[in-house]
Amino acid sequence: MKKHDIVEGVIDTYEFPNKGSFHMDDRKVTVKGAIKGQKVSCRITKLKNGKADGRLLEVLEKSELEDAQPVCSHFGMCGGCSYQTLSYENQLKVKEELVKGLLDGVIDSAEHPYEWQGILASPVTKGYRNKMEFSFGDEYKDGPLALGLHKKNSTYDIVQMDDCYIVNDDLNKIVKYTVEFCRAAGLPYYKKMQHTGLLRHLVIRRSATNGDLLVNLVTSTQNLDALDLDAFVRGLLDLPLEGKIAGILHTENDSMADAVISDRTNLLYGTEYIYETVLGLQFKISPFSFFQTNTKSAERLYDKARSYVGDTKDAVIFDLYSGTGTIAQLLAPVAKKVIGVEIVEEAVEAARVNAELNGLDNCEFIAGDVLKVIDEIEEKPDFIVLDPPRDGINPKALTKIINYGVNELVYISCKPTSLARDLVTLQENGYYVTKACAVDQFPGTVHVETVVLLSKGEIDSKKVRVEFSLEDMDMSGFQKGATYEQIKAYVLEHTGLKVSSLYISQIKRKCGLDVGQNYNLSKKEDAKVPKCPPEKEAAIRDALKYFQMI
Ligand SMILES: C[S@@+](CC[C@H](N)C(=O)[O-])C[C@H]1O[C@@H](n2cnc3c(N)ncnc32)[C@H](O)[C@@H]1O
Repeated sequence: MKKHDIVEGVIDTYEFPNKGSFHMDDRKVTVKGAIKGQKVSCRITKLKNGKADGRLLEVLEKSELEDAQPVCSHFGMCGGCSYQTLSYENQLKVKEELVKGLLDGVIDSAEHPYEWQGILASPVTKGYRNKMEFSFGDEYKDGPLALGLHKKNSTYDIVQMDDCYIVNDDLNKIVKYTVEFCRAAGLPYYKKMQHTGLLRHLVIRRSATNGDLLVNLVTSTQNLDALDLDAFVRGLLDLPLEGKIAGILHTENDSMADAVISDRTNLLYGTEYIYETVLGLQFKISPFSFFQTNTKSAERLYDKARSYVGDTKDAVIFDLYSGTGTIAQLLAPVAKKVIGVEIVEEAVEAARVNAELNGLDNCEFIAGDVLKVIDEIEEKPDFIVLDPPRDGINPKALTKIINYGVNELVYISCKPTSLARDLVTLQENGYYVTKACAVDQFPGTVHVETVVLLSKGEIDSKKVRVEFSLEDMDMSGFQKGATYEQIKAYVLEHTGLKVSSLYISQIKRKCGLDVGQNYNLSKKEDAKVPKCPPEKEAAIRDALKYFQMI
């Protein structure tokens, strides 16, 4: 097998979020976007140590999981909803299998059996997103101007979104109007490599509660005078929409990063927020605050989390990574006090307003990084809810969270691989999973949420099995940096490679880190010690960097 070869195979293994693989010539060929059971052809883009990456060219034979017709005209082109050829039932089946498989990979269920509670379906599968960020770009290499989502496997080309299936039709109409307005005015899009041009993103939020819309046009400030914002607003307000436009904003963003960032945001019309009702409570949502994107399914997620929290009448609860304070406020009526910590100031402001709106006087919201704020809060929690961003919890913050020593924790995660990594640390520190379930917030796509209840419980001394001898152990893992299990989980998550403790200790030693004296040394003088291959060495070094050990 050589680079650029076109090869075929049947996908037999599947990794979260959307990679399938097959074996050929003793190599594992990984293909992004391939579904288990599909026969695919792909072009080899990378070859490395017994592995290969392939770029999906064609699905030659469908998987038996693919029992549905795509519902969106952009399917195949758009990088968004790759599960559209699966019936919703099969989507749930695949997601449940993936999440359960990942959890079972890190939970010692023989020692600590846990209750797997299956997957909760989304009550809505069409038009469910309450927020979408559309990008401006070229539809093809030389235009025309397009506004939509990135084409599959493309960083630059945009699929013109006229009928995205997972947003309400009002959003499609606003997108169509905006691109026509910008084309007619001859406005250039912002080229992220050259840092020239004007149009960057269009962010639309829509309340699932009352259909109100918040439209935010994001541009650079280059030749801004060419953009007639008054005319843009007038045209928007004339659109025949089902819902009402509550606010129109213009955000100026000259940053190099390809993300929706605000240097300055001007309100052009109406208000700068919309409202959602979740499980009977009202939430004011501002343009840059995090809010779960599928409101109806979020109710199921929060309800499940609330049931895991259980009886908290006299408890102080910490809601870490609290966004606009939804979880904190849903728990406040059954707690003594709830403290939310969130890094986005605007979201914290909104959380405070929301608590007042909901008549809750036992909620406190603190703006800042969990890692730092934890050192400053005087109160101690009786219970902690964690809902971190996709990459999970910073290892140092996790150590501080563990040091609180609460008996129970609920961990909500939108990326099961980072959850699995953090579970390793939690388990090493005496927590074990008692209940878990998946919640589908994103029908049609590969994404899925997971809710886990962890308990410290009383350690039953009879259950502690000592299966190692100290001579074989590197004790440095307990004193500084990540443990071997954390490094293994990190490497597995980021590269798919399994690395042994032996290899980790070899690389730690190479990096000048302390490893136990006897570790790796065979008792037989002539014994051959396997040497860590370069690919695994690179992966271990990355992990050591991530855990700030080198
Ligand atoms: C998955 S969201 C959860 C929000 C909230 N629990 C909810 O359900 O709406 C994660 C939140 O963590 C915040 N965040 C990210 N890094 C953070 C950090 N280091 N410290 C505090 N908050 C952080 C993000 O801004 C985001 O609001």
